[in-house]
Amino acid sequence: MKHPVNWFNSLNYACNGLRLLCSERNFRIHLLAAVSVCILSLCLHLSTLEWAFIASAIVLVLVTESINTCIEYLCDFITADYSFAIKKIKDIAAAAVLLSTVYALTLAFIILLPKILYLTTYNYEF
Ligand SMILES: Nc1ncnc2c1ncn2[C@@H]1O[C@H](COP(=O)(O)OP(=O)(O)OP(=O)(O)O)[C@@H](O)[C@H]1O
Repeated sequence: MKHPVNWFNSLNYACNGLRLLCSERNFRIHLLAAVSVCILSLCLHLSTLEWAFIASAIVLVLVTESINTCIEYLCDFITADYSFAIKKIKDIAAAAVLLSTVYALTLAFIILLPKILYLTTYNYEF
């Protein structure tokens, strides 16, 4: 069994990782978008299932952005010189962020947009 002190150390390292991520511009942009979507979703009174989809999309984007940042750091640690292998690795990591962002935008169009259109068309209050 793992010693509780080790568990607290691991948690502390993970929290430090979160602090490092929050100092990254791209991560902060994704975080701001996530908070905005959560506020909008609260206003739109989503169902439990709709919340589950929106929350999973938000987490997916933040996790892929975290892994992308980690890969960028690793690549920059390996070499500062131009390398075709590094270009491939970084571009593929960036593609993972793009894919998760497209998934999140698709869900936003399917779940949030119809509710916004309904409310604006019928002039209902939030
Ligand atoms: N050492 C390298 N060798 C070859 N291509 C590189 C190298 N470093 C970066 N690139 C290219 O430049 C692109 C941008 O890399 P960079 O590390 O600046 O990430 P970024 O997407 O701008 O992220 P951030 O804004 O967080 O810095 C990469 O996707 C890759 O195509």
